[in-house]
Amino acid sequence: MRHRFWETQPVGQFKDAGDISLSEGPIEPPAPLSAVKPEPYNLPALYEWTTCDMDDEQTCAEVYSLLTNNYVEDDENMFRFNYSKEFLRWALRPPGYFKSWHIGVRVKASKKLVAFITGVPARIRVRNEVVRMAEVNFLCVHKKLRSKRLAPVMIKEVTRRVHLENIWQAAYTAGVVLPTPFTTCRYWHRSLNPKKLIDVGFSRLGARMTMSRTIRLYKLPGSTATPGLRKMELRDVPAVTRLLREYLSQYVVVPDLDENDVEHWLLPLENVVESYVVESPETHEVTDFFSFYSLPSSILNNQNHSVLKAAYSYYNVAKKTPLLQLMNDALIVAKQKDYDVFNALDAMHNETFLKELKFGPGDGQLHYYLYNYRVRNALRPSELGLVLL
Ligand SMILES: CCCCCCCCCCCCCC(=O)CSCCNC(=O)CCNC(=O)[C@H](O)C(C)(C)COP(=O)(O)OP(=O)(O)OC[C@H]1O[C@@H](n2cnc3c(N)ncnc32)[C@H](O)[C@@H]1OP(=O)(O)O
Ligand SMILES: CCOC(=O)c1cnc2ccc(OC)cc2c1SCCC#N
Repeated sequence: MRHRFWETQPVGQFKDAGDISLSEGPIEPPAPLSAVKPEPYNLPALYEWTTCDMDDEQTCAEVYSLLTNNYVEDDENMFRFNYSKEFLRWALRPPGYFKSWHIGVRVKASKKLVAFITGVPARIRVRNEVVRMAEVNFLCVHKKLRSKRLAPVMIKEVTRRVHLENIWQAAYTAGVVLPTPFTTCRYWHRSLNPKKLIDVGFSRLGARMTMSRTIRLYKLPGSTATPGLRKMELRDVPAVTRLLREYLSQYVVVPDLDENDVEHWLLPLENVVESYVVESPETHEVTDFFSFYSLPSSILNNQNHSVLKAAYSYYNVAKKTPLLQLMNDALIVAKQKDYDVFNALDAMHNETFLKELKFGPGDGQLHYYLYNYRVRNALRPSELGLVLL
């Protein structure tokens, strides 16, 4: 398959697969800032660049609306991600973020927002190297403007703006195969509301299974089991940071998170991110935590339901509590908060609880990529410690 754009980019190329002479690390060296194109790339005549100020209510609403109607759908067009405005503000304004990396394209005449792409700064460790990167996400071209080669222009423009901040690497995921994934994860789904998942056509009644039997199969206790489990608070940030950094040290590609990052990414935000810690009733030390983020989806073409409430496993550290028990408590909390499904990737140690907690494998794969950084040998999902939103 030809990749006319990606073959021009500093990414692992399919033709180089298996070439053991190529070493791990940057593919191209940094350039002097004077060498970075100072003006934006050319757009087709009818369109103009715009920087999207997510603090501005109207702009945030325009971004929300573009994504709600034009962002990622599953292969059967059953669902479309429906990131909320609060979620987008959270995802796009971490410590040290650049407004200039929140890039939109408008129709000059109408000012309608028709395309979007974002970057946020992150420190990513690849084996023993901590690299400043951009995490690129929310690439979206309006359905009416597809297959016009707009995406490569969006990608080159965000690359240019990232280069202007003297950052030369990026991390991103996609459901499509591009040159070249450094690992590929599978989504797993744990039904919390099996009747709704069957009503929308995602799940089917198993053979020799009635609806009531199916509901019983996925039933969860009304309350959690772990003593000392409570919502995470600001005062827990130092302990959670220590726990998370120690836990992530075993993986090959992970975020290098300090207390500022943990405060942003893990402090609970209603309907955005939920984090719970285990505070030992005896010693009052924080020994474990779990977290999940809230990413609803529009249910397309269904009479009875319009929104799927989905929780996505984020970062979990089980040090004193068995991971199985900790994650079962996460399911119980998600069910208490009326989520329909709890999703998790087979990354980190997740595969040790997925089957036991009645997750089923999805048919969607998530490919992970680095830009301008070669990873010598592709990783197993269990070597990956990075969750992108
Ligand atoms: C140092 C800093 C570096 C920063 C930048 C790092 C890199 C960041 C990279 C971005 C990471 C984003 C991560 C992210 O947001 C998470 S993945 C979600 C991407 N968004 C969606 O799927 C939303 C619905 N789809 C669309 O809006 C359009 O289909 C898009 C815009 C996806 C493509 O628009 P289109 O109208 O359908 O297509 P053309 O304009 O005609 O362009 C065709 C070219 O685009 C390549 N393509 C297609 N999908 C892609 C994808 N998901 N990543 C990268 N490339 C993708 C494709 O291979 C082809 O190139 P090739 O001919 O070489 O094969
Ligand atoms: C019920 C299980 O499926 C999903 O939760 C879901 C929801 N919305 C989507 C929107 C776009 C989409 O495009 C790939 C997939 C979904 C999926 S499955 C993959 C995500 C997970 N877990």
